[in-house]
Amino acid sequence: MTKQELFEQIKKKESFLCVGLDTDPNKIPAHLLYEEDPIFTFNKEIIDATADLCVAYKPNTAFYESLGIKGWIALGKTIQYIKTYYPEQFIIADAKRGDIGNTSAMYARTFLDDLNVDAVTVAPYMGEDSVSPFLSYENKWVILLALTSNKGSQDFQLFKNEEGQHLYERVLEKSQDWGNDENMMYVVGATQGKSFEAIRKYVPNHFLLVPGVGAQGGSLQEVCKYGLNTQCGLLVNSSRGIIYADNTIDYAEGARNAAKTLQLQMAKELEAIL
Ligand SMILES: O=c1ccn([C@@H]2O[C@H](COP(=O)(O)O)[C@@H](O)[C@H]2O)c(=O)[nH]1
Repeated sequence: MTKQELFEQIKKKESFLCVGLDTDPNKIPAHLLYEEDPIFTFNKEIIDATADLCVAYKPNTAFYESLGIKGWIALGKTIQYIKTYYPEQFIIADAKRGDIGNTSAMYARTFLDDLNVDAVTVAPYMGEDSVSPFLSYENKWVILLALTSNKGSQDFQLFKNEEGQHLYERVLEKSQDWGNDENMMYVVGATQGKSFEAIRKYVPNHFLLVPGVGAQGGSLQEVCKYGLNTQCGLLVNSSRGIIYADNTIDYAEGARNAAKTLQLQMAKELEAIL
């Protein structure tokens, strides 16, 4: 999917919501455990209930990989389901990969060719040759970790060099030699509030994938105040806050209500740029 196509979806749906499919067998309603593939059944219901309110889905691959072969099958079926019934959706494999070049090439093939998602999250720590294999796929995206939502982001990402530049700022700056705003996005946590102002100085036109609203307490309003650009430039993710909003038999309706609440707030924020 191109940047313009993503922006068209955002305008059409008045939403820049990404629903996180972090599906944990210990958290889904108990009656589903009798299904042949409980994870896929859960995801399918969540997707059907939210697809008109969001522009992206982000399965975090850890939740699937931890289940072995059954998890990979559920992940593959989930991606295929979205692509078949909701082809307008942007699909992100949140896998946080990155290794020496030939290994990264295999990760890239796994996610961007075999699973055929639109984007994969990549850790920048190993540098250019670990990221570039992911950039060789047409109309696909790398989403590079920049300033993450967790407390540990302070350990390395906020380290300052002698010129006073944070390590995450160096990531934003240097990675622009590798890709551009048509094939690269950055992860910035919603919990990082005002830092979006500094980030936009480095990457005014790039899309940012923003996890951390909902369960992690980040503020959508603050993210929008400092992070919105003329083409929206934000995909805001919520996982637990949506998919586990209700753990009864009515879980899909609960997820829809939680997604609708965020979508309405997003529609308001978009008024400033549309
Ligand atoms: O900085 C980061 C990078 C990735 N994540 C991932 O996003 C979701 C957030 O889930 P919630 O339930 O909405 O908190 C999850 O998959 C994380 O691994 C992040 O939170 N922060």
